[in-house]
Amino acid sequence: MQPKLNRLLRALAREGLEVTYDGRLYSVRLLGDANAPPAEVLLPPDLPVEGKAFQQLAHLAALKHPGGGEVLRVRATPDFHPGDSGVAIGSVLHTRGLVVPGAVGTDINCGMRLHVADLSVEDFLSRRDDFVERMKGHYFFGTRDVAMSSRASTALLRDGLPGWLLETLDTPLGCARGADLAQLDAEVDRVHLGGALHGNPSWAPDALTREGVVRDAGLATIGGGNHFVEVQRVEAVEDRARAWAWGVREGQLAFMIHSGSRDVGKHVGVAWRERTRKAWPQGAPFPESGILPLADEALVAGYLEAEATAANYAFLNRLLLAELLRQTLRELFGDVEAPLVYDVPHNLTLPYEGGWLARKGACPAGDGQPVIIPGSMGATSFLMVGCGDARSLESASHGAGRARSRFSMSRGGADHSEAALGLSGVDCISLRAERRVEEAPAAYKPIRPVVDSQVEAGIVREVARLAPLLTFKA
Ligand SMILES: Nc1nc2c(ncn2[C@@H]2O[C@H](COP(=O)(O)OP(=O)(O)OP(=O)(O)O)[C@@H](O)[C@H]2O)c(=O)[nH]1
Ligand SMILES: [Mn+2]
Ligand SMILES: [Mn+2]
Repeated sequence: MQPKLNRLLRALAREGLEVTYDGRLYSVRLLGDANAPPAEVLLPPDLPVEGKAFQQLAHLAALKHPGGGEVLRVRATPDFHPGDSGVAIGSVLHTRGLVVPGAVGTDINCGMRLHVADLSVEDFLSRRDDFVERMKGHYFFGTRDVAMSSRASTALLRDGLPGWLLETLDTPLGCARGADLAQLDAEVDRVHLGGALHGNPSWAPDALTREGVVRDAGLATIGGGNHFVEVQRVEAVEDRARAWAWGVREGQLAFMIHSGSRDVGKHVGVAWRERTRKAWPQGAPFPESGILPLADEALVAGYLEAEATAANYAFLNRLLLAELLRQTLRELFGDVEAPLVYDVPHNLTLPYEGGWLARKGACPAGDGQPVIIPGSMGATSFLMVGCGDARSLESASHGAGRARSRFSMSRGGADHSEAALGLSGVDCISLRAERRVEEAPAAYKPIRPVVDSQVEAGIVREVARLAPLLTFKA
């Protein structure tokens, strides 16, 4: 191990990085930048180390703005890997006096939502084909109706789920018509932050606030790539008391939803990438990484409001994805309830210790909070509880982490056998055949060491394990 590690550290040094490792935590900085705050990565020895991700992290820690503000600390979760836009997935950034739109990216408030249902796997599988056909219609072919009044849409974007619900109680349209609004009302409190941030509809695409009925084709769709809706079985419960309190029991069916703010996040993210670039002080050199912070108070406030607007939309998107699922369960199995366990964002900027915490692909892990860590469509996923660990900036991994790029999975010459891809026994429902390959279990890191390292570090504790039954990927 030792010689291999020394070789690795020397190789990183040749790339301009100063790296130390204590067997668990890497500490990374740009060579010669003694003033940069620490960037730490929790990574057990048996997980791959990616030079590019280390580099992205060190650049994030070295960010400065001529107008002031500072990066206080950077931390990465063990699922971390290089990001396409210059910021590593799994980065958590603590700042004061500046915010970094690129440290959240365009899929604002991408997150994980978990429901459980008292329905046996046998009963469920006996109607698997019916279920799949109906859900394909809803998720892929637009057979659903998710209309809302422009008043509900405006209230949602401004005040989040509670605002949407208030308007929907008066004028239930579309999906909400068949919903148990009292149940939704009770559940909204369980969503992280109550599903509400302070937004402003003027940041959203016009189509969402135009007078009348809003029919948004993107709402309640999963989105491409690694987003998914998965049916799982609660395979084992480790923390019985907590699981019970959260309504989770062994043998139940579970539904895990991974989706974000769709076109609204894109709209906000792209607009603010441009604004942030334009706001960079004239004459000041561009940071080498291309990642630009905002320091001007009014611009920071404007960005956070725009981010919140998209975040509110993402909360509703996940709620409606779940609602369609619930309605279909009722159609097929009668009076089945599928209550919410939790809904948690992993791409978001939130206030933290007098400054801001931007998470990009990291799950909040405050003391007692539910933490949802998916594995892959062929591996265990985990329901955990946060320990509020300050050293990790109260953040856990949001998955196992991609180990191989989509391109490397799908290129010719790669071994595409079911066994090599880890696809044996996997039930993946998608309209695109290549998804099965790009998103195969072999594309992701092993989930066990990712989870164990975070338990050992005192970041999370295990509550329950979930085994995949079938997975929808757009
Ligand atoms: N249970 C389950 N988990 C999955 C599936 N696909 C991906 N995951 C996990 O979900 C985690 C989070 O997904 P993303 O945020 O989209 O993936 P990521 O690791 O950030 O990867 P990129 O964004 O593509 O770089 C991944 O790291 C995987 O561990 C799936 O089909 N089922
Ligand atoms: Mn995500
Ligand atoms: Mn992600």
